[in-house]
Amino acid sequence: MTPEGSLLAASDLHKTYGATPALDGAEFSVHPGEVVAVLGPSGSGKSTLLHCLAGIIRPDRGTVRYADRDLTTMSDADRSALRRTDFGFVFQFGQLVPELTCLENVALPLRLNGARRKEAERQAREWLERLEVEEVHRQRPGEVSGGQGQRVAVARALATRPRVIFADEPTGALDSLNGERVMTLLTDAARETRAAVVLVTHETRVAAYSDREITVRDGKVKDLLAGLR
Ligand SMILES: Nc1ncnc2c1ncn2[C@@H]1O[C@H](COP(=O)(O)OP(=O)(O)OP(=O)(O)O)[C@@H](O)[C@H]1O
Repeated sequence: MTPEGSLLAASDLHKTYGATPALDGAEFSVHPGEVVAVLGPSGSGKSTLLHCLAGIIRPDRGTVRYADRDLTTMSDADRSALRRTDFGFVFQFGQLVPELTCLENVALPLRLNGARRKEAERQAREWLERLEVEEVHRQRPGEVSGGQGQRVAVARALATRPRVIFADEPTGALDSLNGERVMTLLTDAARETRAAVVLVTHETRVAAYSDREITVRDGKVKDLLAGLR
């Protein structure tokens, strides 16, 4: 059953890679505007959980419900379309398109969703301003610092106003000052737009920006507050 009022919820997720079990009955849910940190030791299944929740991989068993749809039974094409319109992604290394300027990188998802170039670039510029990196709009990702590049990546993830943002170690490649600034900008923008955030991290300092923490261990999820609700 989907927990009351949740936007994205997974139940009894199982995923095995060959003989390696990655998820073993994992449960998860997040509400609109809520930031959930996913903690746990290396290899415990955090990224696999995130990829199942985002419809990037299909679990062997279990369900992932987003709004009123079941991601596990949707076609690959429908899941790709949903990722483009409703989900945003931030990874450890920004994964910006190196040939495009920073402005074009942020405008890209808007263009893919049908916006005209001028309008996409106007909105992209606003997001760059908001993430405090307006000055790099003409530069290519290879010409900016790690912290600037990651802010551009966050701007790109937020530009389509996604309902869920998936962030996998978004500050992993940054020094602590830049990491904290990126987390503040990301979580403030998400709360303001009522986007849910699924934040995979191994740093408690980063998890401190969340509303709730869960821990993945051996492919199972432990919700630290479950007993208190
Ligand atoms: N594509 C894959 N092929 C084979 N095994 C995989 C694959 N992806 C993950 N695994 C295995 O599944 C288990 C869970 O991996 P996962 O990446 O989800 O863990 P994690 O908690 O995100 O780890 P880390 O913190 O190191 O990134 C590990 O044993 C890993 O080796």
